Amino acid sequence: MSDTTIHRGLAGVVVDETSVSKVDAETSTLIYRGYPVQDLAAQCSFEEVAWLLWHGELPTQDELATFTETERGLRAVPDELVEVLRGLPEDCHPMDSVRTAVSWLGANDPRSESDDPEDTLAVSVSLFAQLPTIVAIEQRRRRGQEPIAPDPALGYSENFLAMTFGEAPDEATVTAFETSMTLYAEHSFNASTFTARVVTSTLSDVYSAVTAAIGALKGPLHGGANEAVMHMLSEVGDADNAEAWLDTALAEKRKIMGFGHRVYKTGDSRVPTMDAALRTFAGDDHADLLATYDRLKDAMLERKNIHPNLDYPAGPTYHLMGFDIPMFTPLFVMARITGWTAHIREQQGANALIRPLSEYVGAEKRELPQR
Ligand SMILES: CC(=O)SCCNC(=O)CCNC(=O)[C@H](O)C(C)(C)COP(=O)(O)OP(=O)(O)OC[C@H]1O[C@@H](n2cnc3c(N)ncnc32)[C@H](O)[C@@H]1OP(=O)(O)O
Ligand SMILES: O=C([O-])CC(=O)C(=O)O
Repeated sequence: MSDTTIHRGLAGVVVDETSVSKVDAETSTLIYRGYPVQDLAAQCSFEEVAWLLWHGELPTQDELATFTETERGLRAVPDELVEVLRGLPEDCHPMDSVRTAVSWLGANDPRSESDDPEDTLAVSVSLFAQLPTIVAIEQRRRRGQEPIAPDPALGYSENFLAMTFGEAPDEATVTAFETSMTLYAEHSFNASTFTARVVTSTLSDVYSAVTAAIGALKGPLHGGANEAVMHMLSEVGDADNAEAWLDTALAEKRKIMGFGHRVYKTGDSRVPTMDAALRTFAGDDHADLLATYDRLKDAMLERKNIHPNLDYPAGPTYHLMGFDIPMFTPLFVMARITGWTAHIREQQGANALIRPLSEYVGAEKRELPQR
């Protein structure tokens, strides 16, 4: 019997330094490059947040103007990619489509072979600009609708929502959507970001790292939870069912989606801001959904003392905006591309191959049977 300490799931293990963001479990706070995420959500556009994550400082007016122009010019995706997406099975998960699209873009981008940090940044900006187009195409494909070309006259969120739903979004939708993008943008060494850093640590390319990160985000213990929350709220139905539904689910040892967190144990720093955005966006029109949402949250706190995470308010917000449930995690991808690529750049700048050890518990060394 070995006395090696096993850190299953790397729980509690500090594997590297980062200056991108700090998740503070003690105070339930989150800062991006020093700025509280709530302040960024209230005062900055998502384009500014993306710049901040990549560069470490907020953009000047001139930098923002140049960046905005660049981003607007990069939104279109090649017709060949649209054909690739059209050729995918109608019922495949949109995360599979987004993962395939990023991989296809990598195969077609000569910058994949470059180790120049400027090329990494340029690829990051391209992916930031193209992912909304890909996600909008995918949402429309699911509904049998043709793609809508990006509009360079519109800002990031307005353009995305117009490409998805075919009409100019109202201000309330844009505000709530931008809030979700900023809150989802970055969260230190979460599973998908760590995946991106592992791939980068082998000196592989940005597209490979992002493709792998999308795979990690898809799972319901991570980004896939925002979809699972909405399925769960539909399953619960009426608010009066919440307690009984929860008791049965807990008795069956089910994980309650949108609750709990590996780092935060007394509440996710981002929930109050997203919860407020949900309530403002819902207004008085969706009292039934909010009642179920509140009753389940209260019951979970009472029964298990487990708090909701960001996916809990984000799921119903995306539902009320009109997205199909399987599109929720691709929306998370659009936001987290900023954090992933900031970490990929940081890993490239101070690389060490990520390769932990394991404790062997298999059969002792033995002879092959006689043949
Ligand atoms: C943006 C994001 O990725 S945020 C996370 C999104 N994921 C989810 O919402 C999925 C549901 N939540 C979970 O599965 C977990 O809370 C995780 C995976 C997020 C964190 O898991 P861990 O840090 O490994 O916590 P762990 O699973 O050890 O939980 C500790 C205890 O709380 C319980 N617990 C934690 N979360 C939940 C939950 N959502 N439902 C029911 N029980 C839970 C565990 O069963 C465990 O109980 P036990 O000690 O009796 O076995
Ligand atoms: O930090 C985590 O483990 C998961 C999470 O909340 C995120 O990635 O936003």
